[in-house]
Amino acid sequence: MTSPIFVAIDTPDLDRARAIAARVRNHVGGIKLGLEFFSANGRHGIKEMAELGLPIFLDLKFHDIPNTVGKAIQALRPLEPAILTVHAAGGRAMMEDAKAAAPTGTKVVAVTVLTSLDSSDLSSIGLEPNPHGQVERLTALAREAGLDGVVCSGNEVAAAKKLWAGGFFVVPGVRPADSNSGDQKRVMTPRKALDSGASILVIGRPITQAEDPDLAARSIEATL
Ligand SMILES: O=c1ccn([C@@H]2O[C@H](COP(=O)(O)O)[C@@H](O)[C@H]2O)c(=O)[nH]1
Repeated sequence: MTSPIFVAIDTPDLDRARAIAARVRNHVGGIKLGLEFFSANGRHGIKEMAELGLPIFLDLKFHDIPNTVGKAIQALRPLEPAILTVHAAGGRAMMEDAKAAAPTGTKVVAVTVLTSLDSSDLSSIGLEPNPHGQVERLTALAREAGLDGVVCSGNEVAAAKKLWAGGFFVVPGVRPADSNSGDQKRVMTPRKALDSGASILVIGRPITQAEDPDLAARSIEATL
């Protein structure tokens, strides 16, 4: 069975990214590359990482006017990523244009509420303090816009799935029981996140910053 773990390789260093991916490749289902890696290495870096043969999740979290997001995604079409992210807060028209611009085989998923935000952060930006309400509202909007799924924390995934049984649910903020949360505020263990309805688990630092990333990935896999 393919592993539900996508390892988040957040580094500007292409050689380091390649080395980590090569070490963990047998225990993960794909590689997630985000802003840090893309800003340093661009499309060339993504192509290099794709050479490893694992699905690529391109997590650029687009959030702009519909025309700009559509054109940016069109420019990425040759990379054919397995998964691509936009912010649901960009609105329905932006999500529709994002989906229309993406390659047919690419899942476009919308970030609902970042896992680094808690109730007081939400209040501070003028949103209702309970993340559940915001996740549910944006999940319904992403579904209406024709996207493939959403990104939310393990705490909200069951509620989101109730609204969208056929959706694809990406869960970051995943931490093994003994692991440091770092800047993540809404966290859950890998096993519990899967049991709650995650389609895939995004796990970065608990694997990439471990002394032995291969052992860390294997140990997490063993809990699933
Ligand atoms: O709400 C979100 C959306 C995306 N992310 C990304 O996932 C990884 C998590 O890395 P860790 O080291 O496991 O914390 C990272 O690349 C984020 O950009 C997220 O954390 N939360």
